[in-house]
Amino acid sequence: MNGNNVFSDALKTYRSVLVTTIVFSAAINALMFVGPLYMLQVYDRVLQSRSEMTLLVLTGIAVAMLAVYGVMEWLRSRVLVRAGLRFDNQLSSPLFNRVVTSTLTQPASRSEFALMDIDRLREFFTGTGLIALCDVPWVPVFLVICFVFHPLLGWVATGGAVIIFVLAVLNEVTTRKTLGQANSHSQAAQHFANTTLQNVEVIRALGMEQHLRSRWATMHRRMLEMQAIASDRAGVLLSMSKFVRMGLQVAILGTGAYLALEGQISPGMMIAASIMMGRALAPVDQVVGQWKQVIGARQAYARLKQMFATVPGEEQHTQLPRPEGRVSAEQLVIAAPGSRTPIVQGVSFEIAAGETLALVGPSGAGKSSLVRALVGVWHPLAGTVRIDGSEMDHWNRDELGQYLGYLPQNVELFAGTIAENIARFREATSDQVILAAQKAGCHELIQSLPDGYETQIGVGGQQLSGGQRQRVGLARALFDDPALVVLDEPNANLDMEGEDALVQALKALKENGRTVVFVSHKMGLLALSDKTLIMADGRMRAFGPTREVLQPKAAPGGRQNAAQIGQMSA
Ligand SMILES: Nc1ncnc2c1ncn2[C@@H]1O[C@H](COP(=O)(O)OP(=O)(O)OP(=O)(O)O)[C@@H](O)[C@H]1O
Repeated sequence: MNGNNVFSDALKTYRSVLVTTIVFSAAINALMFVGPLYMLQVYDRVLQSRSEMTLLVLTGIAVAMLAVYGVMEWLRSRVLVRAGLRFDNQLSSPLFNRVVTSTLTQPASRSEFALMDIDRLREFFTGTGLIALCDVPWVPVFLVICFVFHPLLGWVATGGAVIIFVLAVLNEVTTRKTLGQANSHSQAAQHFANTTLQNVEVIRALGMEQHLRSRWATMHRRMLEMQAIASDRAGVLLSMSKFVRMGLQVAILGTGAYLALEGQISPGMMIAASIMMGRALAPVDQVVGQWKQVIGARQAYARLKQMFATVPGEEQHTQLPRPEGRVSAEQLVIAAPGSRTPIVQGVSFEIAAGETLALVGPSGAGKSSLVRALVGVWHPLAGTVRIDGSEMDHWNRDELGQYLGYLPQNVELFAGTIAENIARFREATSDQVILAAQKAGCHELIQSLPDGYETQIGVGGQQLSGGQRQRVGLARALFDDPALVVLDEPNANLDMEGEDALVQALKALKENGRTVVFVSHKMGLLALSDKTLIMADGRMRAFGPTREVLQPKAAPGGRQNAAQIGQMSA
């Protein structure tokens, strides 16, 4: 679905809620007349007539109406909270999908903050910010009542409201830009800290802390400077508005008393006018107080709108059957996300279902980049990758993921148990998880850990050794019997036992007719491949049956190929 539609649909659902809120706000504001009317009656009627019965009746009516007022307030906030949750429900999954896409395609975009934006917008919708805005249209009504009591009272109240409003606008104008900059510096500092802290061991071992800290501190300081400037300006205006607010109370009571002395209004009107002005100023005051939230919500709205407009959502294609595992690449040109400079160029090959392809070549040749394009995490600049003849883009990502096994060079396990990691965080039975571990030859290894399959790993969990991670990563790749398995240097950290397990796993995959693509220089693994593709300087140097490509005598250029692969180990 079009991204903009998802966002505007969610806003549309909210619009009906907004109408309900406005209606509720109208009723609530109408009920706010209860207080001043009661005062008016008590001062001008009860005290004059000295009738206790009248007082009782008036009090009874006022209490009943105030109870209705309380229920209305409660209902309004309930409606808003429910609507906020619905809004969140509607947007959070499509947004998460876009954040993943955006992080993949524009790694520098810091799009993870969009997830917070949705919270900010929801908080505005469900909090006092929106309610204050809905109360604003009632300000003139309260002011008109003040005019009805006496024009002078009306002018005092209107003057106060205007001054407070002007102060609020000044506050917005003088702090908007600075607060925006502060926010941007804050995000940059947080992003820097998050990414830096992932490598704490290197930081400590290489004594990099001081330099990284000062880099972070510079970003943090910039944010603080901006915030301080904004807070200074806002502080002056806020104190001025508090002074004006309190001064107005004195002014309206003073004016009321003067008019009462002159006999132009009753004492009840004096008190009622003071309450009316309080009601008129309350929403203005609240909007001033909530201004930061209002601005935050507006910025969050703009960022989310931009995100939904520019980052495409996952298109749903016709469901394709489980692939057999045929893989082909045609004239692939691959660049890193966000870059137009090709890392890999002119790669074309095809492997049949059940074949094993070895990718070899010196460091930086582009093997991992090619692998990323083969599993669809990098979108090629030109050319196509096909699985069973269907272009990568024609598969639904989550569906294709079920048929793929991928072990990246940096294994990338997630916070959770070993079992959850192997099962890719899907619902799975213990048997399925154990079967994958057995296929990867790491069942015994996992059982020897303190909590076995329930061992917590990843962020905050037990840290596994490089070899253990790689073997658990292999089990994850083999989970649920994928049709195509892509392994990027699967033996990089393995000991003899781990390598044996890997060889056994590859043999079993071959026997079961699964397609395998792996990157490795180890002769032991290369011997298992049917075909070999040699890469150098981002280009395909040779492709064909392994024996022909790697055999110096069998293939013209074979000796040269062996040299291009670089140092091979037994
Ligand atoms: N995320 C990235 N952003 C920008 N450039 C990248 C990225 N990843 C890799 N490259 C560049 O692409 C080129 C090929 O890298 P790649 O990792 O594909 O090579 P490789 O053959 O797998 O190397 P190795 O055997 O050392 O893993 C390198 O020059 C590298 O700098």
